[in-house]
Amino acid sequence: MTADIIDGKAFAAGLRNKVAGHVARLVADHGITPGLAVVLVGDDPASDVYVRSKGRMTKAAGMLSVEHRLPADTTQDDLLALVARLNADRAIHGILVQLPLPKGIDEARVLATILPAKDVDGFHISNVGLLAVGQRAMVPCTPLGCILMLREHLGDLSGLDAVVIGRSNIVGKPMAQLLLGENCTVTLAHSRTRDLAGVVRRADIVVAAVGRPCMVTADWIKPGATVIDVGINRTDAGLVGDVDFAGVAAVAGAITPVPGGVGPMTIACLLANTVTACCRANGLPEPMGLTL
Ligand SMILES: NC(=O)C1=CN([C@@H]2O[C@H](COP(=O)(O)OP(=O)(O)OC[C@H]3O[C@@H](n4cnc5c(N)ncnc54)[C@H](OP(=O)(O)O)[C@@H]3O)[C@@H](O)[C@H]2O)C=CC1
Ligand SMILES: Nc1nc(=O)c2c([nH]1)NC[C@@H]1CN(c3ccc(C(=O)N[C@@H](CCC(=O)O)C(=O)O)cc3)C=[N+]21
Repeated sequence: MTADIIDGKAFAAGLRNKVAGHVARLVADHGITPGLAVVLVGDDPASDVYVRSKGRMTKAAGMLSVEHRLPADTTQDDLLALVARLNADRAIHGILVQLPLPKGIDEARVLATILPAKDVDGFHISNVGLLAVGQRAMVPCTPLGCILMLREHLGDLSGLDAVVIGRSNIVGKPMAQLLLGENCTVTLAHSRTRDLAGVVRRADIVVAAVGRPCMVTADWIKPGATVIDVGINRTDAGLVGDVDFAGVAAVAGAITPVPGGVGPMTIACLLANTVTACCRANGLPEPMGLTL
């Protein structure tokens, strides 16, 4: 069997196109331009790449893109003051503070300071809590992108066995919540999971979000399973995911590539969340229907 390749890049381009259409209508009918502010502290080269590409795509969708680049030695108070200014800025509908933050800055404190209504990452505890009780407000972009691809590929996910590897607040945990919301039977695996290979072998859906190159191999995969590779690992062989793509593609029913899978969907969902936040802020109907 050779797996279908789930083309996240193409899917994301379609989503950004829809976003651009909604933005054009907001501008034409209401004179409102959705605005996204991205804050990057320090000069991590990988973060720099994401922030640039977010800015480029935000502008390409017709939205306002504002970048704040702060030096690595920025104090927590200065960062909190910037977030407070963005909270109060009526031209800004979405705020993203790029993670990880330099040591010495309390990440939880910063995330808690972003207004939940502008929290397009979905990391504020009120958005996390709403997701947990099934009242989805702002849904984290990476898991949202994964769900959209899964629905597109599989249709109804009800009753499927899903295994998520990795339990971070930004990917694994919200991914598990969303899969549960889709009526999957969800297992959340992590570094202390016993017999990870055996657990993964039961899954109809595997989501790998670990950060270990090519960890998931073909012998872990039930034939025909759908495999979503969230991992982004820079190696001598280039950018690779957490899944051994060539091996797993011979067994799985469908698989997302790296690059060109989850990554582009994450950015497209960020733009969609910003449009949603903008519509809510202005009492307008939500065109995207993408916060699930
Ligand atoms: N494509 C995209 O848009 C995005 C990609 N990423 C990528 O996804 C990956 C994960 O990111 P993130 O969630 O932030 O990572 P974290 O480092 O925060 O979390 C990694 C998780 O993997 C688990 N883990 C580590 N080693 C093992 C192991 N040997 N077996 C099983 N589980 C293990 C950890 O378990 P424990 O909790 O027990 O320590 C932890 O829960 C990274 O490669 C990152 O670059 C991240 C965000 C967006
Ligand atoms: N507050 C916050 N929100 C985030 O959403 C967030 C973050 N911090 N910190 C870092 C991670 C990582 N992340 C990615 C986004 C896009 C690609 C992406 O577009 N990847 C391309 C390749 C890009 C390349 O070549 O490096 C692809 O997979 O095809 C990857 C990773 C968002 N994150």
